[in-house]
Amino acid sequence: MLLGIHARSFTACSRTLSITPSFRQRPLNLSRFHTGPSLHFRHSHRSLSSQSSSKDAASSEKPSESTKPGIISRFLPASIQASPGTLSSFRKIAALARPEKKPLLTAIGLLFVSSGVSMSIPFTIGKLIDFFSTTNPQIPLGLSTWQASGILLLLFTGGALANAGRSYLMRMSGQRIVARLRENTYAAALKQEVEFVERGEGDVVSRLSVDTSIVGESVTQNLSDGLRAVVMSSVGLAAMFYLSPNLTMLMLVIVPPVSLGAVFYGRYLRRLSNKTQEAMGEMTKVASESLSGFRTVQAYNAQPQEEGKFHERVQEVLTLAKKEAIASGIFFGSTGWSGNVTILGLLGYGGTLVSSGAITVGDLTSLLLYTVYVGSGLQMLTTFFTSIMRGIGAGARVFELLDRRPAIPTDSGVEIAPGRRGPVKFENIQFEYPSRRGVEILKDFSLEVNIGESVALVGQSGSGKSSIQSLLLRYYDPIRGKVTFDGQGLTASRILHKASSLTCFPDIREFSVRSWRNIIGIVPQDPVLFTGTIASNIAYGNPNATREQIELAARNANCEFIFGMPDGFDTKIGRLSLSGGQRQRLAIARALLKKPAILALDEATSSLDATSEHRVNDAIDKILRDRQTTCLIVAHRLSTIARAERIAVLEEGRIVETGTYRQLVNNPDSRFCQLMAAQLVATASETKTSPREDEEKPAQAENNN
Ligand SMILES: Nc1ncnc2c1ncn2[C@@H]1O[C@H](COP(=O)(O)OP(=O)(O)OP(=O)(O)O)[C@@H](O)[C@H]1O
Repeated sequence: MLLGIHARSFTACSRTLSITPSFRQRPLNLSRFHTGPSLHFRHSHRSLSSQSSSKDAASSEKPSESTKPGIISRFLPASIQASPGTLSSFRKIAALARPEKKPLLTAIGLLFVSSGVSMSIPFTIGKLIDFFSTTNPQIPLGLSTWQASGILLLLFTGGALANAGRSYLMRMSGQRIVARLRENTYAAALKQEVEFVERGEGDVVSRLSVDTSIVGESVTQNLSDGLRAVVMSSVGLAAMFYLSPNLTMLMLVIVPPVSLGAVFYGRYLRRLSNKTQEAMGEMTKVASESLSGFRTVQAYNAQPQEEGKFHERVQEVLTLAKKEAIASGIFFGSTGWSGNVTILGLLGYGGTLVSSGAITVGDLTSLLLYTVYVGSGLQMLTTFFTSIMRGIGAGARVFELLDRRPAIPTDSGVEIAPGRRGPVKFENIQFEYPSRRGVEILKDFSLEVNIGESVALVGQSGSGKSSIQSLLLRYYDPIRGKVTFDGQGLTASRILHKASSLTCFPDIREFSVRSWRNIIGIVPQDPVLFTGTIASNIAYGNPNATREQIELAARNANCEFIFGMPDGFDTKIGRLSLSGGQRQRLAIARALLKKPAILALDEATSSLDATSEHRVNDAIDKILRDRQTTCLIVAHRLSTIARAERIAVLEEGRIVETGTYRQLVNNPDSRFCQLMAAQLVATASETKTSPREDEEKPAQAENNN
């Protein structure tokens, strides 16, 4: 009776206080997951420039000897040439290889052995040709044919074993470096503030997957290839000079212009391949967006539309790939042609030298083979430099994340012992989201919630209710004002206020975020489940909880549905395998298991069926009646609002009214009544639903109070 007409109308309108879950749980940005190698130049530029510390900036003013553009920078895009960040990234990559010093040095030793053996092959072939083409063949050291063959076989077997050992050691070192780097990068990503990860600024997934393997490859595989290329080119050239200085000089006249052409072609190809990678990134973005919203795509039969969008992107990739194919055709055709011309030139001139008796046929053959070795060695060197640069670019992105100091560090600050209780106070808070500077979400917001008290925050959608909970959890910090917590004899308050006689409470920024969040339980609007069992989901963040504790929490949260499942608490669930109401109750159990001092509950806006809603409300009711937990509830349903001890009405980021449910409801001019009435009008125009059984609930709630 007390509620009179309001109770009926409010209950009806409570069902429609629907709130858009705007930015709450954003999916990770996977669009750049498939960024290929070349793309990293683009990223590296961004990250290197943003990474430039003051130290780097200082050094960039005065270029040192080591930062002058050298051979390496010739292969770099102009945008990152001679960047001090490149050097620091290079140093960090080198430091990564330090723990692998022993296997890497062994691998390098084995590389020299195997390269030495393979470099002796042209020489051996030449000698064999001469051996078989002369009438009186002589084997050095007076060895028999069998002995010489045996030694050669042993040599080649040794070379092959060394090569196998090198390959294994390099690969494993690379994998260990990548594994370490991935774990450290992931740990660094998890320490970042919510904004950084949710906005996809960190592009964490692509750094973890693609960039780390590029870095690992560049310190192992590329290093190995590069060393082999150096050995092949230098030993090959020395052997050529030894065999015939004249012919070698001729080759040196032809090869440099060809190499220059190759460098230009290579650069053009790389630019094209950058664009292709960008187009591929866009293509992946389209696909991942529609796949992550797959239910909506299906519900709206939007498959043809999505196919069309994807087709456009695929065509862009195809057009670029065509240009790349033409360019690489010309590139490989012309380098092949010049290679053949070089060989022909060498053969022509070499043939005259053979006929004049200046060199033997075997020597000419060896020389031609060494030319091929030197050519491919030089080509490998070009690839080596580009790969190293790619590794440095990827490294810069990984190190940027590794070295990033989170805006809200989780580990520093005063520890709060578990179980501490105390009032929470929001004092003159002004708040803007970092991504929307200039848009004030909370303006001079003040609210105190006492120990064991429950306060329901009500207000129109977008009025800032959830933002208040985000501040409580320190997902963000306010621009002005503070959130305080009096943890009854907290070390912090003693340390902080020993010097002054002020009795102000400690700012939650003084506490270690980890320990602060430890005393808070959250029940979000749309709770997230993780792949695993029901028990592991309830015990999320609480791995030491016993089965009894888990079951008790589930019972207190009215999760009786678990007991009806075939495997009970061991039932395997995925992200979406429970209903909305079940997920909310599971989230309540998860929060209760923590025995939180503060409970932040964001009520589901989506309508639950009457039974589910009743079970959820009943679970909430138990917590509120217990009066052990300080509750800050973002409430939409009147049945929940009525259960809270105090109601705070929020308008445009400010509290415009507070009071008990009775006080507010008994004053027809209250903002609360206006808000509820407005919601009722909206409900009436949107839905023409008949009164439901749950309209009786506020009255029940009143009785409970
Ligand atoms: N991560 C974010 N980045 C930028 N703006 C945000 C973010 N989250 C929320 N906002 C904006 O802040 C304002 C307040 O949002 P908030 O979610 O706190 O409102 P609310 O009262 O909880 O709304 P609802 O009842 O619909 O959940 C809205 O204008 C919203 O667009």
